[in-house]
Amino acid sequence: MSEKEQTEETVTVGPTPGRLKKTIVMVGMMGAGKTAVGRALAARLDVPFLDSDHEIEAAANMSIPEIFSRDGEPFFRLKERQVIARLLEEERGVLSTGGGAFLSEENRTLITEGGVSVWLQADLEVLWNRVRHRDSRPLLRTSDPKATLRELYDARVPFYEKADLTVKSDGQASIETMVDRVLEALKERPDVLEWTK
Ligand SMILES: Nc1ncnc2c1ncn2[C@@H]1O[C@H](COP(=O)(O)OP(=O)(O)O)[C@@H](O)[C@H]1O
Ligand SMILES: O=C(O)C1=C[C@@H](OP(=O)(O)O)[C@@H](O)[C@H](O)C1
Ligand SMILES: [Mg+2]
Repeated sequence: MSEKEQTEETVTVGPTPGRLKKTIVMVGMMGAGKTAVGRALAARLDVPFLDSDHEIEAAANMSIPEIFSRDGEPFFRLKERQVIARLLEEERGVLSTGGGAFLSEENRTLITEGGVSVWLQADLEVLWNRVRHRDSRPLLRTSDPKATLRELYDARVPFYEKADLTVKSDGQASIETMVDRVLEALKERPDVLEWTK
């Protein structure tokens, strides 16, 4: 058998992701990897990447901490809702939300109607290790940010559990491995993503 024939016989080419039919919406805690994994997933699928926080920052020409301190969290949540509604309507792709977005029933309804929600589930220690060195999350600007993260985690998990799909993010899985896991989970949803043999 020639080398070429051998290669063709031994390499199994599995199904590959094809056309995206609904926007994939990443939800979960700060540090879960919604932005990083969402961006890598969009690149893998060759579809637009959208991040609600980035859109809000660009529109306001201010950072998230600046918006929180100047206009307050309720204003940020209003902008977040408007941006999510607009992005879901305008374009199909991967949409990474901020950690608080999926708590709002209105947002959950918009997301469920316009896309598929994917909860990136990570343990508190993993989340903490990813956010502890960053000062970009105003909700963690407290005297005990780890305790605050734990409180947010406990209060929010019941909402994230409402997501359509759950993908576990442990401390070992790289961003590309997380993309593989999300794609694996999406095999259950041919209404979202078509696959080609
Ligand atoms: N699976 C992963 N492996 C390694 N680093 C990760 C992983 N997921 C996220 N990170 C890193 O953790 C930090 C927080 O991730 P980010 O995507 O901003 O989270 P989120 O948008 O959910 O708050 C970033 O520095 C990111 O590169
Ligand atoms: O958890 C939250 O309420 C928030 C998470 C942040 O986004 P990431 O989850 O992408 O860090 C950002 O939207 C804002 O700081 C509020
Ligand atoms: Mg993010």
